[in-house]
Order: sequence, then structure tokens, then C-alpha cells
Amino acid sequence: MPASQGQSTFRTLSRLYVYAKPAMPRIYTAMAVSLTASIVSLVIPQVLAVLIDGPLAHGDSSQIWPVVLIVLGLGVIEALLIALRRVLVLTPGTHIEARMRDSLYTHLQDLPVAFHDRWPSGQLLSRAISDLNLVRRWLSFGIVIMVVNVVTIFIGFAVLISINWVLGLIFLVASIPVLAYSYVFEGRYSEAARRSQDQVGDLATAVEESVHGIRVLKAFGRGTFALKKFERQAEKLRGTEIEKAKAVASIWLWLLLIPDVAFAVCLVIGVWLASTGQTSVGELVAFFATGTVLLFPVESMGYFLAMTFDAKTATARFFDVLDSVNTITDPEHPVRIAEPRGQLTFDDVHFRYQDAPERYSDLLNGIDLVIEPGETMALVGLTGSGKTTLTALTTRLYDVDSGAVKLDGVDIRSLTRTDLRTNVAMAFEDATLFSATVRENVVLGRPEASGAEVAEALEIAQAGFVYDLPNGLDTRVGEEGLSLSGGQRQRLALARAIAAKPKVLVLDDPLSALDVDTEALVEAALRRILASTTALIVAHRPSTVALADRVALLEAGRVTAVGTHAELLAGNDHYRFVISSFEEEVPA
Ligand SMILES: Nc1ncnc2c1ncn2[C@@H]1O[C@H](COP(=O)(O)OP(=O)(O)OP(=O)(O)O)[C@@H](O)[C@H]1O
Repeated sequence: MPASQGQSTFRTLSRLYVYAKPAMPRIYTAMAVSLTASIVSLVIPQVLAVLIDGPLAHGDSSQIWPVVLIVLGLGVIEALLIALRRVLVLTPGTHIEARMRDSLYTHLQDLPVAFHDRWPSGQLLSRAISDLNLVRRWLSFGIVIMVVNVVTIFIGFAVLISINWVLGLIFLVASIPVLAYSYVFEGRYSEAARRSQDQVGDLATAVEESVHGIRVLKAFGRGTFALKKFERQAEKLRGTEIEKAKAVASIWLWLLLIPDVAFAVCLVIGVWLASTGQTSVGELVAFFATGTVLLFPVESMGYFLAMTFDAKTATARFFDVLDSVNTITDPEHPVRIAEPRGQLTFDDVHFRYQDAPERYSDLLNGIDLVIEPGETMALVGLTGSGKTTLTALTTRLYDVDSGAVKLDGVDIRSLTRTDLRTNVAMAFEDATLFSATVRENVVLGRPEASGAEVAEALEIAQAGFVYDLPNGLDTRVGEEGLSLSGGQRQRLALARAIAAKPKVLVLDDPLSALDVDTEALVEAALRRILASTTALIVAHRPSTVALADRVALLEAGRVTAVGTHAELLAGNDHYRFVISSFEEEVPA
């Protein structure tokens, strides 16, 4: 259970203060304006009492119209104040929502990959969209009306008691079961609200997954399977929403019933008091008119309590993400490598994924490897041996558990992440492109790259096809580059890594989706830049191994052999075994 879940409503909601602070003057003003409107509405019955007990009782018709005009004037003032309240809270609410969304997005960008491994995207999406929407509605509407309602109810009770303390006390006693039920309601509703918001996140994940994997689902005819899964989740959410609605309905029942019963009791006693001359008709009318004014604040309390608990759980879910600590941060006193040479060293590196079973030894269990400046090292190993994981350590997508990865002898944790990632660029097998232009995608790692550098990177990656796109480099590629083929996406991702002009290039099987001819062309062009760049290339194909000066063999969490391809082929059984699992033969 997230820590925030056990916290009180007040404590959770008070955490919004940091975001709401700039808007607080307007929110306080809105409360004051709204409270004035409520007080005006409470004054109207008093004026009516004066009208009934004065001009009406004495048959003084000349005094009736001025009093009627006062009532009308008060009504107009109340309406204007309510309109002003709306104007006051509308804009600050949207600003707060935008600020919270910005900080959520910034934090998500900053959090390490390990966080994103654990959190389904739909849960993050629902927090960024629907939860923040709930918080905005509460801050710009719910909290103002809640506070004003509570104050109005207190003032109203005081007025009722001042008009007639016997009848007033009956109302006061009637409020006790309402308060008790509100307490029960909090527990019941808050729990369901949290469940519902979590289920919205699960549903968003299901939609995201099925849209993302639409080709696979269609190709395997598994659309019905996805639909059934979606329906089950949607049905679960519907059940929770009904539970919430039932909880609200039951508190509404009490909030409607109890004041009505109190009204009926007061009516009987009030008529008796008036008939025995213990109170005037005017007082009685004022009492019931005031009671009627109080009905809305009392009856709407169920709605606003539900809104408050929705906002509380939404706030808790927001802070669940924001409280997630980023363990991969910049050092307090970063080291700068004045002139990076590009030597990459793995020094007794240990690493395991957080969710790996304890009985497993470390996935990387003491890696020692030195890649000299300008050297191209191929990394070879059986599938699942940890090659991709090893490459991810070079840019601190994950941090080592012990040992160190070093750039020019400096522990990469001593560099700022920006410095590190400027010096080390990666291209992944699964090439992700963003919904932006081709150019924007290519210069992602180095926005200042010149036109000539972009053209060179595209040429090396054999990505000349971009010039044939409708708007050339300015063509927007679709979400994740889905409008391009796998091989085209890989070539753009490779061009992106090359355009970053790093000292160290880390390529995780970057040519796997290319046909043999294109791969040969890319390799020939790559050789040119690899001559001056340190490179670590995960190889699944003999042709990729052929690019390398030396090959490192990853076996059981360690680098068990380093040498030229020919040396390893001649003297290492495991290497021969791994190579034999490749599809083609490598020229020795
Ligand atoms: N994000 C993750 N969380 C937990 N375990 C992971 C994660 N990524 C990979 N693993 C596990 O770590 C092991 C090594 O994975 P890795 O992708 O590094 O291997 P690989 O050698 O690159 O494999 P391949 O040659 O198939 O690409 C696998 O058993 C995998 O299940």
C-alpha cells in the first residue's frame, strides 16, 4: 500500500498548498465573496420577519414596498456575488492543474528506467489527466463551497437559536447523526474512490497496450481476447462506480431526511408556540425561511464530501509518483572531463534487476572490461546473458549495484547525467521515434547539430530514404515512427546516435531489421566513424562481429574472454557455441 493511502484527508489535501499558494489570495477572496452571498441569503428571512411583524401586521401598506425592494436588492446582490465567485476561481484552478501536470511530467522524465519498469503507463496517464482534473475541480469549486457551506451552517444555526432557542436546539440535535454518518461515509467512499481511480489507470493501460499492439492483435486474430479483457476491467470499474454512487446515495438520504424530520418537528412545536403567544408569526416565518436557506448547504454536503474524498485520493495518487525517489541523480560536486578520450571501463560491475528472485545470482556478476579510445568492441553472448543490460549501464539508465563503469578513468556517477549522455550515445534494437519531424528525431541528442552533420549521419546510417518522404527532413513521422518500416526506424535511430557525435557509441544490435545489402552498406559507412569513436556493439550477427576490433564474450554474468574474432574462434568453445547459434557463418 502506498504510504499516502493511510493519511488523513486533511493531511493529504494540505500537500496541495505548494501548488495552490500563488492562487490562495483569489481562493480566499472567492470564499469571502461566497460567504457574503450566503450571509445576504440569511438576511433576507430577517427582513421578511420585519415585514410580517411590522407593516403587514399593522396594515401599513406604505412601508411594504420599501421592504420588498430591500429583499429584491439583496437577491440581486447575492446573484452578483455568486457570479463573481465563479470568475475568481476559474483561472487559478487551471493554473494549479497546469503546474501540477508540469511537475509530474518533469519528475517522470527524471525518474530512472527502473521506475518505469514497475509502473504501467496507464496508471501514469490517468494520474496526469483524470486525477488532476478532479483536483482542479475541487480547488476551484469544491473547497470554496465546502468552507462556505460549513461557515453558513454554523452562522445559520446561531441565527436559528437566536430567533428561537427551542426550535434551534432541535435542528442542532438533528445534526449529530448527520455528522456521525459523514464520518462513516468518509471511510467507505474514500476506499472506493481510490479503487476506482486505480481501476481507471488499469483501463487506460489496457487501452494503451491494445492500441500499441494493434498489429499483433489483428495478425493473430486476438481482437476478441483484448476486448474480453477490456470488458472485464470496464465491468470492474462500473461495479466500483456503483458502489461509490450507493455510498453517495445513502448519505444524501440522511442529509435530506434528517433536516426534513427536524423541520416537521419544529413546525408542530412552532405552531404550538405561536398559538400560545410564545413566539410571533414573523419569527416563525423567519425561522423556517432561514431553515430553508440552510437546506442547500446541508443537503449538498454529500456531494461536496464525495468531491473532497475524490480529490484526496487523486492527490494521494499524484504524490505516490512525486514521492518516488530518483536514485539516479547528478553528484553534488560533478567532475568535468576536459578533453574526453573515450576510454570505457567496467570495473568489477555487479547488477541485478530489483524484481529478480533472490536465489538467482547477479545478472552481471563481476564484469571487468576495458574498451580503449577509438576501439570497437563487439559484445557477444547467449540470449538473456545480459548484453542489453550491460549497455544500459553506460548511460546510467540503471546504476551498478557495486563496482563502477568509468569514462576515461572517471566513475560515470561523478559526471552530470547531461555530460555523460553527451559523451555516450546509444541506439537500441527497438528504435523509438517520436511524433516529430525526421530532423527533430535525428538531432534529439544534439539539437545544435548542423545541416551537414545531419546529412552525414543520415548517409552513414543509409537513411537516404528520408529525402523521398513528402516533406523530406520536415516530414512528421507518426507516433513512434509507425508510418516507417522497422528497418527505416532503425536507420533513423542509428543516425540519431551518430549525429550526437559522442566519444562513445553504444549500439544494441542496431542493424537487426536491415536486409543484408543495406546492412553491408551501413557497416561500410560505420567503419569510417568507428575509426575515431569508441564503440560497444551488441552483436547477434556475424557481420556485426566483423565490424569490431575485438570481441568480448559474456557468459554467466562475466566477461570470460576478450580477443579478436579469430583468436576466440580458435581457442574458446563457448564462443564457438555462441557463434554457431548465429544464423550465418562469419568469415574467419
Ligand atoms: N527491465 C527488466 N526488469 C527485470 N528483468 C529484466 C529486465 N530487462 C531484462 N531483464 C532480464 O534480464 C536478463 C537479461 O536480459 P538482457 O536483455 O540484458 O539480455 P540480452 O543478452 O541482451 O538478451 P538478447 O540477446 O535476447 O537481447 C533476462 O533474463 C531478462 O529477463
